[in-house]
Amino acid sequence: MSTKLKLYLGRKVIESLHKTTKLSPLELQPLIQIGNTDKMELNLPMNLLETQLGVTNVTEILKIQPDDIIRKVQLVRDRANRKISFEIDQNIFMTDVIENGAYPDVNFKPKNVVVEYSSPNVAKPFHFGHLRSTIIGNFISNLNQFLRNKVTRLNYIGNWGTQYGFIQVGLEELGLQPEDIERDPLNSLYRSYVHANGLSEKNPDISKRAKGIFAKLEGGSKEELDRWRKMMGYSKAELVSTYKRLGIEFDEYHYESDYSAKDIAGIVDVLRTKNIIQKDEEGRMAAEIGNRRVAVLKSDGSGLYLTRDIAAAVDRFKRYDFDKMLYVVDNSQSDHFHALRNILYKMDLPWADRIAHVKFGRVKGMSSRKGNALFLRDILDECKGMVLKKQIESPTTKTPLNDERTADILGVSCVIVNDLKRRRQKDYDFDWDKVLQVQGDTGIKLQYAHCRLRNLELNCGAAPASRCQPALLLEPEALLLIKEMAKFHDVLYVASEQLEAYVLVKYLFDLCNHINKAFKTLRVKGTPDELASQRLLLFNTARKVLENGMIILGLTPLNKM
Ligand SMILES: NC(=[NH2+])NCCC[C@H](N)C(=O)O
Repeated sequence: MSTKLKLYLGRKVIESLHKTTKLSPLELQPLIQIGNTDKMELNLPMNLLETQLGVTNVTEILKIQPDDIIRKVQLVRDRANRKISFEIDQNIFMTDVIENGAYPDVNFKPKNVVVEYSSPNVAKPFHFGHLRSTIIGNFISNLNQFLRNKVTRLNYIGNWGTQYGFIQVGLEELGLQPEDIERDPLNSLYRSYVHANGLSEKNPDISKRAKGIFAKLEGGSKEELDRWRKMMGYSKAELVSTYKRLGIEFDEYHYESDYSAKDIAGIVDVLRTKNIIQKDEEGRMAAEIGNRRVAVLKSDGSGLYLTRDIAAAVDRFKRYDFDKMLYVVDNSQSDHFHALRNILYKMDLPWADRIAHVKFGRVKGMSSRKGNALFLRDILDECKGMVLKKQIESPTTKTPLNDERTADILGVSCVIVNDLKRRRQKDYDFDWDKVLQVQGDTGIKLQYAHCRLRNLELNCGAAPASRCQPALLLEPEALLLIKEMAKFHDVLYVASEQLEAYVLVKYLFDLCNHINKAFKTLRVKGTPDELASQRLLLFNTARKVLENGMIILGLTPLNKM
């Protein structure tokens, strides 16, 4: 269902209120939802009318006269909720869904949204929390893009702190040359870090050396910085190519090292002047957040993770002038982002309430045969290997899958769907058997349905009609499928309000069930041309809704498997 009909209704409702509300039809329109009955109806829930419009008396709305589009207006009670139901002319409803339902609506108030996600640390494993951040952040970005907001996808790489002195020492001790690092950057940095740490357990000089190197780096030593930048370049190249396998591209890579001593000095000045930080008993400068003391400067005057985040937020607002900035980071950093927001408030930055921490739960039980140092690349290889091993059978050819690219995409699809199918705050256990189930609600199910529809389009010998003829699509399976497709935009609206993907995932599974039922009864092959082309048009829209939904989730829809 497109906005057109909803907008029409919105206008009618606002007119009926005789200018007693300041809301515009545009703002009202997202509140209008597809009804859950067999009828072609749109509903306006009373609780939303009350909370969003301040309207408690609906007598005037109920007086809206039926016309060619709105057939009947009445107040209905659905369990505890009351709604105003608008019955829509069936032909108009069907035509609107089939001809416009798969495409994004016009957005009259596009927002400028920055989404920071993934944000791994070089020299530390890319753990499952980073993978979840990558998947969820990509979904949120795709969704906003589909809703026609302006999106900046930002990856903020952790590459700063004393541990980076250890990497340098490790590199020296292992005798690794720039070429070695270039060949296998993330792994070399990680190995060096682990090596130096091991050495430091027996030899305290190692720690001293590491600290010395980091102090030089932080002090702005050109030689150290150049070396460090070079290594970051290699690491970024590896990250970019690995993200590509996931179908992910970032607009920006920022580094914690972008916000070192010089940059945070200005921030610290503001914090001091506004008396937001005071010296604590350990000599650190700390802010009071609730009943906690949170350090912003170490006793030696160097900055911390939080300090760099304050500087980064200020810098990002300057660069992007965002309406919203989302940090997609696991639950364990709640206190950190709470402190960040609190301090930005105290700094009297008017945009402090535009930042939000999008948190998510933990994953247990993801183990790799390669041991516990997991990198994104290893996780993806593991997915692909599992798909190939499982010999997932294709619905069309019934031959075991042995195409590597398809296996890669299928594996990734399964991991993404498995992650996005539940509320993001939930912890969950990772279980390969469940992730890759052929029967069941997995990425494979969505890919199957998509391939099936593509296959029909390409091989049935007919072409879809360009205009819908509702009279030819009156079978119950067709009507149910149309009603299901009509919900697409409602679902996207809820998903973006709650920043929850599971509503979309669940919807796509339901949609697939309706598609499969319609597929069985509404034959295309061997059907008279006119009917065949109408059915094909119906399936064509269904495929586009599914395809767009899958793309928003971050899947690459397959045409064949
Ligand atoms: N702006 C931020 N602090 N983003 C989150 C960064 C996550 C950090 N690199 C980590 O892995 O723990």
